[in-house]
Amino acid sequence: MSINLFPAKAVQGELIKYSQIGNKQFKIFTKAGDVVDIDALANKGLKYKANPFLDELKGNHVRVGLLFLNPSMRTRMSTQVAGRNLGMDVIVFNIDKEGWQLEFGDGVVMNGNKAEHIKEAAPVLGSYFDILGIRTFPSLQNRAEDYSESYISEFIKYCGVPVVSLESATRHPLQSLTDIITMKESLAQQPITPGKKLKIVHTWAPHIKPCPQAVSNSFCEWVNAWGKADFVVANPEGMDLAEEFTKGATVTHNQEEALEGADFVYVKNWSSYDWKGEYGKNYDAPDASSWLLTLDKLKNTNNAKVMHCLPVRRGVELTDEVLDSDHSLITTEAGNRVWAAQAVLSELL
Ligand SMILES: NCCC[C@H](NC(=O)CCC(=O)O)C(=O)O
Ligand SMILES: NC(=O)OP(=O)(O)O
Repeated sequence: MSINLFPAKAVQGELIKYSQIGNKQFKIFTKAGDVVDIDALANKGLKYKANPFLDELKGNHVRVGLLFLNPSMRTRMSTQVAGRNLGMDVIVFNIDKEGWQLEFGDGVVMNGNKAEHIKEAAPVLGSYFDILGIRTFPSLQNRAEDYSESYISEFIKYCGVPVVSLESATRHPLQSLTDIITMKESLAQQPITPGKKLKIVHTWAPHIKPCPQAVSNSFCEWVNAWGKADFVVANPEGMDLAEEFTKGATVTHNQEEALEGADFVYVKNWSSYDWKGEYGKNYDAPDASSWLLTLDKLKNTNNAKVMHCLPVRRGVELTDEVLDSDHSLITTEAGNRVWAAQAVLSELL
C-alpha cells in the first residue's frame, strides 16, 4: 500500500543517500532507507552532544525553513537549536495558521477555501531556503491516502531542495534516530550483561483519542534496520501495525510475555491500521486500560528503561509512578532530539 518515497543511492563517506527527484539529485530524510548507516548517524548525533559547536561554521549562510501544518514543541524547538549550533539561519513558518490554506490535489478547481496550490507554494519556498522541513500529520480518515504519503511527496517533488521530514503521515524519522541515540547513550552508561542479547519492546498504550501510527511505524522501521536487538511489538489483538514496518520483529498480543527480560520499553498509543476492518480508530475495547504500563509490570523486565516520544498524557497513556521513576528516560530522550536533528542537518548540507 505505501510507496517507497524515492529510490536512493549512497555516496561514499556520506551517511544520507541521494534521491532522484525529477531531473535533480538531492538528499532527503524521510525514512530509515534514506540513511546509509544508522549506527554511524547516531554516533554523529552523540558526537554533537559531546561538542555542540564542533561544526559551528559549517552552516554559515545556509537557510533552513521549517514548515508546520500541525502542532509541535520538541521538533520545532530542537531543530531550530540544532540548525543554530551549525551556524544556520532557521526560520519557522506555521503554515497551517499563518499561511494560505494549501491544496495538494491534482487538477482541482480551487473554488473552495484553499487559496494556494502546493505546485506554487513549494517552489517558492524552495527559492527562499536551502533546506526545508515539513510536518504533515495523517487525516486518519483514508488509509490509502495517508499511506501514499502524497503530501510530503508532492512537497519534495515541487520544492527542489533537500527536505527533512518533521513527521509525516506514516513516519517520524527524527524521532526514531533520537530513540536509537538515546538507547546507545544509555547502554554506554549502563551496559547490559555481556552475552545477553539486547531486547527492545514496543508496547501499545491506551489513549482517549486516535493517534497517528507514524511514531510507532518509524520506531519499528528503524530498530529493525539498526539490527542490534531482539525486537518485540506488543499490542491488543487486531491492533497490529502495517507489516511493512513490523517485518523482522516478533508481534505478540501478550504484553506480560513481551516484557520479560526487556532492556527498553517504548510506550506509545496508535490508532488502528485495520481493527475490525477500520482504519484510524481508537482501540477502546474493555481490555484497553489493562495495557497501561505500571511499575509492577516492569518487575518482569531487565530493569528496563522506559521511553516515549512525548507529549504523553499522564494517567492515560503512562502512569505517574513510571514517568516519575528511575526507569524513565523520557526527558533525556526529548533532549536528544537536538543531536539527531543536528546530525541530519549537517549531512544534508
Ligand atoms: N510528534 C509526536 C507525537 C504526535 C502525535 N501525538 C498526538 O497526537 C497526541 C495528541 C494528544 O494527546 O492529544 C502522535 O501520536 O503521532
Ligand atoms: N516528539 C515530538 O515530535 O514532539 P512534538 O510533536 O512536540 O514535536
